[in-house]
Amino acid sequence: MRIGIVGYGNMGSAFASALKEKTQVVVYDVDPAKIDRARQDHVATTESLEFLVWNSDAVLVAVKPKDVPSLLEDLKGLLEERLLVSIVAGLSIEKIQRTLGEKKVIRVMPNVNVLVRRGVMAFWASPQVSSEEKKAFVELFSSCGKLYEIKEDMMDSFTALAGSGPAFVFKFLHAMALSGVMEGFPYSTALSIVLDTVVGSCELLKEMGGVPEEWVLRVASPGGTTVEGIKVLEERGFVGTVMECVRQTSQKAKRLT
Ligand SMILES: NC(=O)C1=CN([C@@H]2O[C@H](COP(=O)(O)OP(=O)(O)OC[C@H]3O[C@@H](n4cnc5c(N)ncnc54)[C@H](O)[C@@H]3O)[C@@H](O)[C@H]2O)C=CC1
Ligand SMILES: O=C(O)[C@@H]1CCC=N1
Repeated sequence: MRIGIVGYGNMGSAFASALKEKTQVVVYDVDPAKIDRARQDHVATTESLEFLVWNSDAVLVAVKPKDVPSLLEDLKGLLEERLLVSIVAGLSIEKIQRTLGEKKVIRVMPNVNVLVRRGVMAFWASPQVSSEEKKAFVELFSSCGKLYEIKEDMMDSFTALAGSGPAFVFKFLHAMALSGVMEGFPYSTALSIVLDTVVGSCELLKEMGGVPEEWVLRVASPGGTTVEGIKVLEERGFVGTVMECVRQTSQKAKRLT
């Protein structure tokens, strides 16, 4: 499955870097600076959308939601039997097909961790996509990380949890690292301590199983240090704040396009 990527920004470049190890990839971007960057990254480029489509089996749309309507108009008539893979947040298959007609579309919600082949992605395919095409898509995109097949009506929720999720994790990491600075560590040391602690905690949970709250109790010794910190998180509504953060993010996805 040869891939043509439209948009060489954060996500287009992440997919290009992962997919070019597995298949032929060509990218197109309206911004000449992005084309230059792709060339520096040793990614094949084109300055023609037509050329990109004609030399691809699947076209990956990686532009911002605001740029989608005009791009879909440009793709109309070019796509023929090719697959359109959209990673655009909030953009339903129905909306895409309203412009393109009943084309083969796979809607994907990835996250930025694709950059290190540890992406978390959900997908949903339109009925026009054959099982062979779906299989080929899954095989290829699995090289970018983990794929979940979910119903399209859960896509906005997945966007909030996994698509935007890394930003929330980065905010938490920053907060922890700053706390380390307050305690007297240089920022880089504090961040390194926090990263190792977070990665180790995730690995522990994955390997040993159970739910996070069980492990909170294993860390918090009776009358010890941890429970003092937990009390502050509870008093300040940490859990509720995170839940509201994900809820509002998910709702925004519904209003995006
Ligand atoms: N950034 C993220 O972590 C995630 C982004 N997404 C989705 O991915 C899409 C892209 O996001 P980013 O990569 O962050 O955006 P970005 O702004 O970094 O990149 C978009 C690129 O598209 C180019 N572009 C705009 N119109 C074009 C056109 N007509 N033809 C060719 N290129 C065009 C721009 O020049 C730019 O380089 C968005 O729709 C977003 O919802 C999904 C999951 C995660
Ligand atoms: O912030 C956004 O709209 C995109 C979608 C998920 C992550 N970034």
